[in-house]
Amino acid sequence: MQACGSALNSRLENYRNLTPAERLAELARAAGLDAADQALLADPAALAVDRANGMIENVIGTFQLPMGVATNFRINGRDYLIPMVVEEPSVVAAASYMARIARSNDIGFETSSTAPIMRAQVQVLDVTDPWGARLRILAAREAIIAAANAKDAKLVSLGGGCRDIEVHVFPESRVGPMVVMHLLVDVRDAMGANTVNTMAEAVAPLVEQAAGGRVRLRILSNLADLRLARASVRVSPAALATKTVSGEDMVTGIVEAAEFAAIDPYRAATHNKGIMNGIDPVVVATGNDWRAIEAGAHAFAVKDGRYTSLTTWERDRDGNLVGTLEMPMALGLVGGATKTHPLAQAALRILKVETAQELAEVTVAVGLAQNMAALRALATEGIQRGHMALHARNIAILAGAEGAEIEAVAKQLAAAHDVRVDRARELLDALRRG
Ligand SMILES: CC(C)(COP(=O)([O-])OP(=O)([O-])OC[C@H]1O[C@@H](n2cnc3c(N)ncnc32)[C@H](O)[C@@H]1OP(=O)([O-])[O-])[C@@H](O)C(=O)NCCC(=O)NCCSC(=O)C[C@@](C)(O)CC(=O)[O-]
Ligand SMILES: NC(=O)C1=CN([C@@H]2O[C@H](COP(=O)(O)OP(=O)(O)OC[C@H]3O[C@@H](n4cnc5c(N)ncnc54)[C@H](OP(=O)(O)O)[C@@H]3O)[C@@H](O)[C@H]2O)C=CC1
Repeated sequence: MQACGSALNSRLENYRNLTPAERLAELARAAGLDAADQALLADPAALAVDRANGMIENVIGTFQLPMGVATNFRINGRDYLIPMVVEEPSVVAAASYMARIARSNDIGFETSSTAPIMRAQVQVLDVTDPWGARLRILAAREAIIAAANAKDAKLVSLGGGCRDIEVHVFPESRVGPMVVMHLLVDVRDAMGANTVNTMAEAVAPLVEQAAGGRVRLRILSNLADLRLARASVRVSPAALATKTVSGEDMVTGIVEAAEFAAIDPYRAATHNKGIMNGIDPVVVATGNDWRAIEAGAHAFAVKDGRYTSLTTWERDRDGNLVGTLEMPMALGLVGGATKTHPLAQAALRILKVETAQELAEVTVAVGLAQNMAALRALATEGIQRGHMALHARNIAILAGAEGAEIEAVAKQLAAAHDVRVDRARELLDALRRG
């Protein structure tokens, strides 16, 4: 991804202390949003029931989630403001904090990606000579590619389309030998599921004929291992130091914490959940399919048959902390709900990404930032101080606090490191008694 000389400055100081309306005005100023977008983002019924009724089945209404903006992000030298839709406290704060640290190296996060190649699978059964079938399917490669591309002239005109095929052989299974043909399709700016499913269904008769078998399934694979996005970050110990922990100790702590996830699947699951804390909110905000992203991420996290960490954290020769994340990222700018949900469109206007690949790269950078935040906290003071201080507002709401009471009760809960509903009730009673 090329850095471009955008004037946007994502370092919005004091942003957290504003009201939601003030934050929206500041966002609009920083991102150059027009009045219509501001009105849309402020509208509690931005997704009208009529529109929702066209999106899924048996609609009875809409369900809202908080939308926040992560500040401070600099990726490949360009600033981004990141819309995040998530129910969990401390996620947006943590991403913003690590982005603040990462930008200290001027370039921020560095990203790259492969072409947006999706796989679709065609399952062939009743094949007596699976290895022979493989070669017969490969011999029909050109005809299969042409038949796939005939299904999406628009995609081909945009520079995408079916590029190649692969044939995987399973000589034994409980239903006999199985041959699976993969279509490898460049889906450009689409997530691509519908696109490649249409192609897979169209080429099935050709595959059946070539293989001399019977086709059963024709569906994409969510293990999008040819559609990878990558992010890395390099930060100095000085940028990581706090009042109580030296930068060197912080680097050691993060590297040791990461190694735990690299070798132990029980830890890797939680570690990767922390990465998805950053990724899913961007996927949801842009109207993309978060189940597809989750499925791809966790399948890709299995290496040599063992579930492991998606990130690496190391110390370079100069003592800097170096983090990397590489994972499938099948995101679209067209298709699915990205075009039908008005807030997904507004989110894309905030992000100012021009291609699905750019969106994928930004999203993995947020995942890497989120993982860094969790490891930084876990390796030092523990997760509870920062997380529970922000969760305290939820607890105050559960205890019945309203309006300004929420912040007042939450502050007292966090200051006492005692974030419980019964304590919140006591504090609320005391507050109301004056
Ligand atoms: C929560 C913090 C950031 C506090 O950290 P802190 O040291 O109290 O923060 P601070 O007050 O010094 O502020 C530093 C920066 O953080 C941001 N920030 C700070 N507070 C806010 C706020 N209220 N609203 C918005 N932004 C906030 C903000 O960018 C601010 O800089 P500024 O821009 O203001 O100059 C830190 O403790 C942290 O990063 N903790 C990790 C939190 C986390 O990972 N949460 C995810 C949920 S836990 C989980 O589900 C995953 C896990 C942990 O299990 C994964 C795993 O095990 O690997
Ligand atoms: N396992 C899974 O993950 C599955 C997911 N899904 C769902 O599929 C949806 C995503 O499918 P997707 O194929 O992206 O959606 P769409 O079919 O809605 O959009 C893709 C189509 O958009 C058109 N298009 C216009 N501009 C572009 C461009 N710049 N780049 C690429 N295509 C362009 C193309 O052709 P044209 O204009 O000719 O249509 C293309 O075929 C999501 O809702 C997902 O939830 C569905 C099944 C399974």
